Amino acid sequence: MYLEGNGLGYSYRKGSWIFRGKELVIAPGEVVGLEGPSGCGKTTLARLLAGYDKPHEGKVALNGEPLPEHGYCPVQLVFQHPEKAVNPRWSMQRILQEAGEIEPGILRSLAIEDVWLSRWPNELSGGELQRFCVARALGPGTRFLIADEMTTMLDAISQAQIWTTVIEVVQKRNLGVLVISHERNLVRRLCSRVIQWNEPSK
Ligand SMILES: Nc1ncnc2c1ncn2[C@@H]1O[C@H](COP(=O)(O)OP(=O)(O)OP(=O)(O)O)[C@@H](O)[C@H]1O
Repeated sequence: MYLEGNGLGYSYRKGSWIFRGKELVIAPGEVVGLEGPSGCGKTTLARLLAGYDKPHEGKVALNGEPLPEHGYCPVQLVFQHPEKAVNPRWSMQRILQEAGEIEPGILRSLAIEDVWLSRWPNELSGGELQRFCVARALGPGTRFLIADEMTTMLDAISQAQIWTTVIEVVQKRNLGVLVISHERNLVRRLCSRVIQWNEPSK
């Protein structure tokens, strides 16, 4: 099952493309980096690949088919700000359940404490909340993970703990990953291949 972007183009304003003609293929089990200057459209691409938005040109395909319109998306996106990714009126338990049954080993490996499950999002630190977002993105139906500055706001220990967990799951379940980050060392360490978006292709 491959994740592909073919001829992708997106514009927020008519007549002004953020990018056009972008091609990308991620294979199962592949960890690919994406680097580029601020504003070149990395987050926009992440949103297209995970089905949050539709491209204005080209298409996103999973195994040659469009992403499912309803239900759990096999392409999961985790971005930098976990507080924007959760329903503030849901308990953490309910937020996790959105992804189905998360393997208990994943919760343990992410050091998610049982007592946190009954809390509300505003009763957790940003780092604690991000661990839940990562766990939720690793639900049983996930085939690809798009990590958009996923650990940028975290301390080095949390960052290492999260990536160790993610890479273990990725290897065990043969998931594909796109790592979007300005942290060059992190990208070099994790990824077998790095895509450079040096110039916005407008
Ligand atoms: N909702 C929006 N409405 C209008 N313009 C937007 C919107 N979101 C992003 N943009 C613009 O689109 C361009 C690409 O933004 P995007 O967030 O995809 O870039 P990025 O490469 O991820 O940047 P960074 O590395 O700073 O996170 C930027 O010029 C940004 O100002």
